[in-house]
Amino acid sequence: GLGLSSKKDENFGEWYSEVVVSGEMIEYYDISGCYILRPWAMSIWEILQAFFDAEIKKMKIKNSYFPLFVSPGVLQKEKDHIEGFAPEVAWVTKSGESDLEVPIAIRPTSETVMYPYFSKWIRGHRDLPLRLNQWCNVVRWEFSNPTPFIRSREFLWQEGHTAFATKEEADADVLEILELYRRIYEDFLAVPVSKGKKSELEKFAGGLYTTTVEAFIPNTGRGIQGATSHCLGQNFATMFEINFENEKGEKAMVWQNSWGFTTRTIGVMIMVHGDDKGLVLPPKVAATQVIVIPVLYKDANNQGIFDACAATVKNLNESGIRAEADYRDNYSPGWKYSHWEMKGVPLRIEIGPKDLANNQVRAVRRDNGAKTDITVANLVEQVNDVLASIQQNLFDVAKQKRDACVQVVKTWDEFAEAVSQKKLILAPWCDEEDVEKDVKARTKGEMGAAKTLCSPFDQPELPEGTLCFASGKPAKKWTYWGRSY
Ligand SMILES: O=C1CCCN[C@@H]1CCCn1cnc2cc(F)c(Cl)cc2c1=O
Ligand SMILES: [Mg+2]
Repeated sequence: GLGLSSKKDENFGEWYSEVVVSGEMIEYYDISGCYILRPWAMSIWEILQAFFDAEIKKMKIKNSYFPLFVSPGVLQKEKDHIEGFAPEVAWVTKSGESDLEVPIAIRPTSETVMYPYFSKWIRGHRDLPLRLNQWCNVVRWEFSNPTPFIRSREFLWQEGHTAFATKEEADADVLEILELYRRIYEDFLAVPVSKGKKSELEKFAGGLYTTTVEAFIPNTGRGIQGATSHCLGQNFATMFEINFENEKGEKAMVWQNSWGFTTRTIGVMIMVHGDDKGLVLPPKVAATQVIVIPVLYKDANNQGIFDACAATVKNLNESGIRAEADYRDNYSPGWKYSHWEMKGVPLRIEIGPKDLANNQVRAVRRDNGAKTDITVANLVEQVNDVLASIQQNLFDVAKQKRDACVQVVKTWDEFAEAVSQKKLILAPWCDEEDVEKDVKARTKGEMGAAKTLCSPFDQPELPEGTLCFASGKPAKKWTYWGRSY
């Protein structure tokens, strides 16, 4: 098909909506905020799922499946848990022609679904730790602008729910999972993220503290929450009476965590790496890492070229590289080049008469367009090297772009200037909630309210006497601020 009609740096929103469809990841659906995930997207989810599932199995976390439906009683168990969320709960009110006696909610998250049973299953300390995960969909009937992968009314995720005898175990579990989320973004999706803690205002209100991996979209100058790992403390244990008899025979409440990542990961990857020719997929998450294109000539040895293509695909697949050939005879090589560039396949291999004669193939990188001739004898080794180089290069370029957006500020004026320039702002803050609310209020306006994104675990040095950029009070920590999704 034809190329994209919008340019990423000129009209990002249009570019994104177009590239997810032209790259055959998304099909728009007739219900607003809902999208069809086509195989080209689903294959990425499956790769991330396989990695994460294997890792949590190493941690002895077990998969389970809880019902989609939530009875109103448990969902509304505790007001401040669902405070503010109520408008986005979807309800089933009918079956067939008849109204349900009592409307049933569709899970927006499963704490209230699971925890009555945690209470039933956890009796003594030998029942701990209890660590369950589920891979499922959730529904949140949000009204802010729906965006494929980034904000949809239904999305796929995993949600982990763990219970421990001590806070120390819960604290460790929170960070162990957060590290897996960092690996998903940095090692698989080649997207740099900042690990940190959410502020009291931005955290999950039902929990004790929230840790997060924060990404940043340079084109829009907006931060985005990549995944979250919450320590729930004993809040839900209190609500749902989840207690156990400890080793001293005393009744004690469990310490809990809940953590999740979603199909939003795919949207972040697209936004960070995509370009005006289409998607750019990091090899680690590409269902097809190498596409082999036969370049035929009217009077050439075309059978020889087809055989070379087949041998190349076979050779690569046998060494664990995901390779396909595009033999369609109703499309020209040029059309195929554009098509597979649009789909973001990391490496293209062209085989024409000259390549055949020289017993080599022509490799073309999707990330930087570099072309290299590879001798057939070194094919597997060199393709592996190029794929690794593409993976690393995508991360390095994304990190350099993200770091270029970071602006360290010390005063309100510097902060306001940085917000208007859509920067990722690192500022010393007194960590007071009223000040955070005040900053949000003062920055409301055409440039979009700035909020805290996270306080990075990796804190720069905070010299004695440094003052908060907003309140002038003694600063307690460096915090990332910015506009966000
Ligand atoms: O973020 C995660 C990771 C995976 C498990 N859950 C937690 C907390 C989810 C917060 N949250 C987020 N959104 C919600 C929307 C709702 F409609 C209701 Cl009723 C509740 C919530 C809500 O509790
Ligand atoms: Mg929400």
